[in-house]
Amino acid sequence: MAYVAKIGPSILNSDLACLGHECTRMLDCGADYLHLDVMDGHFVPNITFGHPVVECLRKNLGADPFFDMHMMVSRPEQWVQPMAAAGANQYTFHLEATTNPGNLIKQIRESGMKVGLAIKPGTLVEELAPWAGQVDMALVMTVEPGFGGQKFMEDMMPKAGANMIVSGSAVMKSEDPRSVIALLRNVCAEAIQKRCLDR
Ligand SMILES: O=C(CO)[C@H](O)[C@H](O)COP(=O)(O)O
Repeated sequence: MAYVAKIGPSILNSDLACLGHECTRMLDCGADYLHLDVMDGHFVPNITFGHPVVECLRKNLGADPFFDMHMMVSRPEQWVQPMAAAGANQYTFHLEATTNPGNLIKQIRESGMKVGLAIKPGTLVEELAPWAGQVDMALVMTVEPGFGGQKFMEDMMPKAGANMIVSGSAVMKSEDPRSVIALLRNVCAEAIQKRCLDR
């Protein structure tokens, strides 16, 4: 049995003036997917980019790379169709940002994207449970959403095991991103294996 962890670099702390190049650099260094942070200045005190940039990235990078859109926005319902049309593969919204997660999950599925469900550090992991059977990925945040390069909140570790890892600055700012990605993948795969064998 293979124990696999996927690594998705966050582009937040990359050179955003060269975003296409930065994404290609990560994929060439072994990234399994790209974690694209969308911020609207309301849900978080920061602004990044929206679906027009995603459309350009899709044209630039081709059909293959998997785009996971981390939607740190206050009205996630609003951007489902535009993100699907722009070429996003997965739409990860925040549980805290909607009053009707079930409806939003349905909307995302109907648009043809996979569904990700994120929680902020202050949200109990138990709140994910009712939706666990309906989503493709749960994102347990280990920093407050809004900025890259923050200190990792170790007290989030008991919340979940993980088989998809988002890392931004550590990968992007490394002189050897390939080794960092490989290290993250190996450490996580070993931890998953140990956890499975301990059960
Ligand atoms: O969601 C995010 C911030 O809201 C980032 O994607 C996440 O923090 C990863 O970046 P870094 O490793 O630089 O902290």
